[in-house]
Amino acid sequence: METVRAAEAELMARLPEGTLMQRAAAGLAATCARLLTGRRGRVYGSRVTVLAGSGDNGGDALYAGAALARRGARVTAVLLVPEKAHPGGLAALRAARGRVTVEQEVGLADFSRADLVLDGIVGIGGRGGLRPEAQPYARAARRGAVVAVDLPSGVDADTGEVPGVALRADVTVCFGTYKPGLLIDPGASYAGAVQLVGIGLEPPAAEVTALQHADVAALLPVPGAESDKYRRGVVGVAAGSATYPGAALLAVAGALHGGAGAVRYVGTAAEEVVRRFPEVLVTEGGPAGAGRVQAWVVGPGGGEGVRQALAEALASDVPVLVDADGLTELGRLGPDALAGRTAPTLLTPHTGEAARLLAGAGGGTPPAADDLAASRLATARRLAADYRATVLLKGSTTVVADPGGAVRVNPTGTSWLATAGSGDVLAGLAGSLLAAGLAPLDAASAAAYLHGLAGREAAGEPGAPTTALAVAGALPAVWRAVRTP
Ligand SMILES: NC(=O)C1=CN([C@@H]2O[C@H](COP(=O)(O)OP(=O)(O)OC[C@H]3O[C@@H](n4cnc5c(N)ncnc54)[C@H](OP(=O)(O)O)[C@@H]3O)[C@@H](O)[C@H]2O)[C@@H](O)CC1
Ligand SMILES: [K+]
Repeated sequence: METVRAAEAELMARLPEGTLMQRAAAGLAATCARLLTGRRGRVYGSRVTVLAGSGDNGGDALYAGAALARRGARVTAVLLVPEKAHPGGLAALRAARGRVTVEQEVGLADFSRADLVLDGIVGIGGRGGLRPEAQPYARAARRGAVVAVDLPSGVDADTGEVPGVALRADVTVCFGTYKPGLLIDPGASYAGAVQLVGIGLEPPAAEVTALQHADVAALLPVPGAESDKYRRGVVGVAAGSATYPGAALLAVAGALHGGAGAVRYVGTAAEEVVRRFPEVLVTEGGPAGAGRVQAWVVGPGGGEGVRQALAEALASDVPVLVDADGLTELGRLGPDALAGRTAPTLLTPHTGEAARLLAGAGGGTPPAADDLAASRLATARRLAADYRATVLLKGSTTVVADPGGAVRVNPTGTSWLATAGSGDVLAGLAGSLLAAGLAPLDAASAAAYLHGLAGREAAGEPGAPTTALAVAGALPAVWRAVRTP
């Protein structure tokens, strides 16, 4: 957010005072008017409550409230810190015949009755969760829609963390740029539908980005006329066991749909794999004795040989993706196990595995997985720095962090993907993209993107429970959809 604040300051210095706030408030009021018209047929006569905190976020909300009052809405502003309410916004609201209250009981009653609430308690200047005077609003019942101004109050703009309670919004109108906190859970789950209002800011180079269809289409490998299967890359999969061949089958299914020219399987589930997928090359023994591959996937379905397979794969000079039981083993070894690597390593933990990796990096007891889920951005960044590896942290928002600092959040997830074996498909898919030559950040974020879309496709609309194999089966369709302009 520092970069956003700096960009705002630079732009404000060139514009007449208040210009950006007027643009922001006008965009906000327009969205509110549309929502009220949709719900009640008109703005006139509707009840609007403005929750105004002590900064410019409250100023935006008060000016937007004034605009709605001029169109006949019955607007009440609740001042949470009366002595610090934005003077210009307050004057505008009063001039438009809006009501103002500093009584919290009156405020809460108004809040519960309103057709629409504007949450201008705090925006990107907020620190450390909602303060006591604002907390009752996060818990109170309401019948109307809540529109968050720039950011749901209580969500950390930089990380999506929610220290304490936050005000859940139906719509968030954000100004100038998407704040990371709107894209990463738990913050993202408080934001509702996010609308961007341009205020003339030149977006700074963002620290956290999300890919869209066109970005992914540009990354996906497309075979040229000259490409034979070896030029397109061979991905090696060391996964599963004779007792548990399922993970091997799912990782191979993901890999077959990931753009590599061929899939080589090593491990004790070889018989099952070939029966199901006759096109797969299989080798006895571990990665060291297998033929040449351009990337290894190690760990899904672990099995007896995971320790040896991981050691052999890490000793190779090609990119290695470590998943599942491979991560547990890596957590035991700690970051030193990657120190001698000459090619990139991609780690794909869920939060439980992330906890074991962090314990391996720092010694001591593993942190609680729930705590890591609440701070996904920080967790992914810390793992990437500790292991000097690219990290894809799976979960309600998948976050990919590069050791160089770049972070991508995946916008395509669906909760239907939380199904057994879905991670095995993702590992195979990402490994296949690595073998096809994508950099680890690109391979991981493109794989998460396609996997999320495939999950949605497999679950259907409205969603229904689906299976990991169906997710793998949906990959060709979403690959085509992404490549369709
Ligand atoms: N800059 C621009 O060009 C534009 C900015 N725009 C808008 O301005 C917003 C940023 O405004 P901002 O910088 O005034 O900060 P803001 O988010 O209102 O809060 C700071 C105040 O809140 C307080 N406070 C802190 N933590 C808190 C907490 N947890 N809970 C409660 N209160 C807390 C803190 O008070 P203090 O700590 O001093 O008591 C401080 O006074 C931005 O999000 C966007 O909406 C748009 O108009 C477009 C142009
Ligand atoms: K807000």
